[in-house]
Amino acid sequence: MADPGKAFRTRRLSRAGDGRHLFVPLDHSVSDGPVVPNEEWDELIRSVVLGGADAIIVHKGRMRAIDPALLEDCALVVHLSAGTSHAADQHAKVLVGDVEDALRLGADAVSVHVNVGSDTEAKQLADLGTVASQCQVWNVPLIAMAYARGPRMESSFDPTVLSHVVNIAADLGADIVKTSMALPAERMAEVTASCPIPVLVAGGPAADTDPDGSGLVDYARTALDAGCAGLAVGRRIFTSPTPRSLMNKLAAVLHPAQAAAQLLETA
Ligand SMILES: O=C(CO)COP(=O)(O)O
Ligand SMILES: N[C@@H](CC=O)C(=O)O
Repeated sequence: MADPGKAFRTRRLSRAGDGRHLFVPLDHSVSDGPVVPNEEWDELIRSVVLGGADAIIVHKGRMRAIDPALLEDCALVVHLSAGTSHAADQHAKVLVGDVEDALRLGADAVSVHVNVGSDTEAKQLADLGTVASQCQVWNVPLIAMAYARGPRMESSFDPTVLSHVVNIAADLGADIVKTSMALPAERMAEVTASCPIPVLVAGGPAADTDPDGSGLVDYARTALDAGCAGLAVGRRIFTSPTPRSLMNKLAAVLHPAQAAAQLLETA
C-alpha cells in the first residue's frame, strides 16, 4: 500500500474518488501573462472550484491571492517550473521552487514541465528527476506536464512520440502525466495504453469556434474514450464567458456517478 501521506494527498486529487481528474492549470500567468484581470481572479477561482475542479495548478507566489476557504473541496498543485513566451528559447523551463516550498504553502501535489525535444531537454529531465526524489521523501504526488516540443520535434501530436514522452514522465517518477492530445485523436488510445500512470490531456488554445464550450465537452468524451484519466484544461476555461457552467458540464462527463448522485440529492 502507498504511504498514507501520499495516499491522503492523492485522494484529494479526485473529489469523486473514481481515479478521474479535472485539473485547471493557471500557470499561464508566468508563461503568457495574466489569465484574468486581478479584480476577476476571486470570481474565476470560485467558478472553477464550484464548477467541480479536482485541483487548480498555480505558481507559489499566486497562492497569496487564493482564499483558503475556496479550496476546501479542491486540491492545490504548486507548479515548480517557469519559462516565458518572451524568452529566446520559449521551450526552456527552469525550476523556481521545490517540494518543501510547496508543502509549506499547503500544496497537495506539485507539477513540473518538461519539453522533450527542446534544446534544454537534458536539464529539464534532470529537474524532473530531482523533484521526483523530493516527492518520494515527502510523499507528495508529482504531476509531469510532459510535451513533445522543440526544434527536434516534427510534430507535438505524433502518437508514437507522445507515447515516448509520457513514459519518460512515468520512468522518472511522475504519478500523473499531462500531455497533448494525439492527432488524430483516436490514436490517443495508443498513448494511454503504453503508459503505466494516468494520462491527462491539456485543452490547448481557446477556440473562437467553440463559444459555448460544447466542443470542449466532446473533446473530454474523446479523451476518456481513448483511456485518458481526465483533463487539465486552462485557456479554454479561463477565457470562457461562463467558466462555472462549462466546468459543471466537464465534471459531469468525467465523474458521471458523482453527477448522478448530486441529481438524486437535489430531486
Ligand atoms: O500546459 C498548460 C498549462 O499548464 C496548457 O494548458 P491549456 O492548453 O489547457 O491551456
Ligand atoms: N505549462 C504551460 C503554461 C501554459 O500554457 C507552459 O509553460 O507552456
